[in-house]
Amino acid sequence: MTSSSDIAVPPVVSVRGISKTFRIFDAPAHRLLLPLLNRIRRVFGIAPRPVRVFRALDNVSFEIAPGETVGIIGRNGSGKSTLLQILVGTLQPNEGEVMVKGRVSALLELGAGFNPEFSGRDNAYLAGAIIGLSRAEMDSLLPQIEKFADIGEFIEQPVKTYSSGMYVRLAFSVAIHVSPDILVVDEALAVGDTAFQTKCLTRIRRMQSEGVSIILVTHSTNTLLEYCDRGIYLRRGEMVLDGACRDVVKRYADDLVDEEGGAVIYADDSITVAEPADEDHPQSRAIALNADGPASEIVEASILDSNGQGRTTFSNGDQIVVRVGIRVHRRIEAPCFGVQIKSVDDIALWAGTTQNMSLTPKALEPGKYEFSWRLKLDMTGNRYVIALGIGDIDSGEYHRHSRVPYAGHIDVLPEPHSGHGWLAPKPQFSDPKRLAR
Ligand SMILES: Nc1ncnc2c1ncn2[C@@H]1O[C@H](COP(=O)(O)OP(=O)(O)OP(=O)(O)O)[C@@H](O)[C@H]1O
Repeated sequence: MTSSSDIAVPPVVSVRGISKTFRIFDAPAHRLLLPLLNRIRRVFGIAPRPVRVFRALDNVSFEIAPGETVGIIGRNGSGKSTLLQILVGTLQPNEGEVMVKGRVSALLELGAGFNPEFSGRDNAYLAGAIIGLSRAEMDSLLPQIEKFADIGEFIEQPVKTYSSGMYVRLAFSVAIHVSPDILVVDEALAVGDTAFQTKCLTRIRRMQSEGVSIILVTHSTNTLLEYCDRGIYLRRGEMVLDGACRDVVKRYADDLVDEEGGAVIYADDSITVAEPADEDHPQSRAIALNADGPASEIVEASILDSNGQGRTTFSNGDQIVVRVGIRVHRRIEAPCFGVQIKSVDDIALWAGTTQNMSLTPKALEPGKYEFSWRLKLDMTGNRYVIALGIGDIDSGEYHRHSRVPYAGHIDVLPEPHSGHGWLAPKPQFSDPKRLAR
């Protein structure tokens, strides 16, 4: 584990050895009843029923320097929101110390912060008051807040009538306009539409240049790489790594693929994934059949190079072959096959189906089949996940039979000077020409 103890200037955030536990009850009523029941048990000399405790954060320590942007990444339930709530003071840790210096404004998950009965405008005033701004200061900020949020007349309506996107627009707008020293942004941004997300990220850039310290929770490795000076990776409440974004992303991606590539992982309705089917081809996976399964199923997938060799590492421009085994249980008149390339954090980067490629695969009788997709890589150095699907077309509509969200992954080697992100558009630049006027 690396640490940030080499920060020379005094930190604006210092977290030392914090842990947070939650008591877990089988039903909400037990929260009230269990203490009562245990008191009665004690009266009768019966040992009290133990309360189960869940450790959401375990001995987490880090510091954030003024002007630094730190990204916190981790899978669902890894403790990111709990950590943010401790930083903004809405939760207290059971152990450890937290020091936060300066004005903190936070855009936490939906539901936190605003009073649902108050109008958007009143909530903005309330948020201003909480952070220490006077009514007069808020009066002068409100036009900018309303303009950035761009929710029109809804600003007069109770926020309980807002869509989640409108809520986030207002919450973000308030958070950035109250001149924070530290801006805390939970992944709530993901709720907004793309145009609004872009606007927020542009604003975050501006705040970075103004020296605001920013803590950004994200599932997107790309956001981490692009916007953060440092990354913190949480896994099941523990801090796995605090260090350079590249290292954090690599570690997170490795774990994600290890965990996803394990025995049974898919939330998908009908599919379970077994151990690799072919020892020589670690990418090859056998997919267990469901007893009352659909008309067809993907039962095996492997990723090969253009010579038919199982491989995981490729260079940009290479061709990959995704070999797919399917089992057809009932005749399919008009089968449709799909393939998708995703980032490791499950963002769909490209998807193609035989239908949208205007291909018409022939009808399939029950039996076992094998086919392949051949794809030319045109992307930056990164890890990518391949997903597969099969279904049929009936009256122009696609009906899914089965889907494999993780059929394997590939690593595309980074190329020098290729920029970062996912696309590799081979940009060319022409020097600025001075204009006459
Ligand atoms: N009030 C609570 N009572 C019991 N358990 C809780 C409570 N709040 C959080 N947890 C548990 O603590 C763990 C961490 O939750 P947290 O919301 O911090 O995770 P997260 O990393 O933000 O997840 P996500 O990416 O899904 O938002 C989860 O297992 C969650 O169920």
